[in-house]
Amino acid sequence: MIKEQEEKRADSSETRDGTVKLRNPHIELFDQDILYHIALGSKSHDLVEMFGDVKFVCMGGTPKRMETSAHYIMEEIGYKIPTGTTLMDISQHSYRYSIYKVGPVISVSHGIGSSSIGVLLHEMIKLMYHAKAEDPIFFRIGTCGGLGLEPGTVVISDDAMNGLGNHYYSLPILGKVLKRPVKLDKKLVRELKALVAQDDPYDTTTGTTMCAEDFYEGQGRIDGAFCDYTEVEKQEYLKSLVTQGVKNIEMESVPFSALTHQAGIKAAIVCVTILNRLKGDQIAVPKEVITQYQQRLQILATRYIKKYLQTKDSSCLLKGSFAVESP
Ligand SMILES: O=P(O)(O)O[C@@H]1C[C@H](O)[C@@H](CO)O1
Ligand SMILES: O=c1cc[nH]c(=O)[nH]1
Repeated sequence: MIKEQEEKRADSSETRDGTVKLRNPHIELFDQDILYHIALGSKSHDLVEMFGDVKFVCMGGTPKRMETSAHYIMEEIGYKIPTGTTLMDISQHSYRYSIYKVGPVISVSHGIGSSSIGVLLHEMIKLMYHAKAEDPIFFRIGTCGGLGLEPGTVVISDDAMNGLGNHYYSLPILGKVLKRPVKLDKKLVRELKALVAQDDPYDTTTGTTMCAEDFYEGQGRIDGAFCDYTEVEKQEYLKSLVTQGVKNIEMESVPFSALTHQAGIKAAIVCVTILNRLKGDQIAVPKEVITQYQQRLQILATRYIKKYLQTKDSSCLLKGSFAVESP
């Protein structure tokens, strides 16, 4: 089944002209496609005008991280918004996800877990399709638990697997389980790794990321409301993950890498470890430290974005953002 899907995907990729192709024949037949959870629509908004210039979609769990990230990118790429205005959350009326846009970069929050990021991915992929954006690259920048890594280490995922060790995203559809293969762009992983600076005061590594369906029992924690295993069993499990090449555990890598691959979109996952799971479960690190750790993700993603923009005619790329008057 996975092989069949791969062949189908490869066939439709052959006709690619850079714009995102939807593998859904129904959408074209709709009068308007309502992107409900991001409060946008293909008729109610001029999506080509608003998002046609997008080259990067950066996703991360929280609205605050993605707002901060948008400001950081704005500063770094030298993007200007009119004095007295501030970046606006484009999907504020959805009360679900937050979207910021700075020139060719979208910064969007995805919430926690597979179903939350899954819904957003459907709508972001459709947004890129309606906008006729060319070759957009998706990044997930997130936090994670590390396995044997110093907290604050940056992990670039070169593979992802679920809690059963499967390298596919399974979803019950019409009463049957559909499995979509996980695939991350190896070249993009190498390019990101090449952007690590000698003097970065923290380590950056690559490896497999385990995607759990839950933060507590699903990640083998003993600090949830329930726990039916011992600390020894937990340690055995975590060590078995290490032997499989797993460097970190989070909650979105499998749907993210499977659905972007299914859409023919180049994508990468960069996460920062906020604790070493071999040493404990509780997140005791202060919020300010976590904020500093998260900056490491913005730094790496922005290095890539800047490098990309330098190789293109950035004057035509630095077209639009959405800003409102500062309060
Ligand atoms: O991007 P974030 O920091 O939200 O990623 C991880 C995985 C879950 O979404 C969440 C659990 O605390 O953090
Ligand atoms: O341990 C952790 C830390 C952050 N996010 C996770 O999903 N797990």
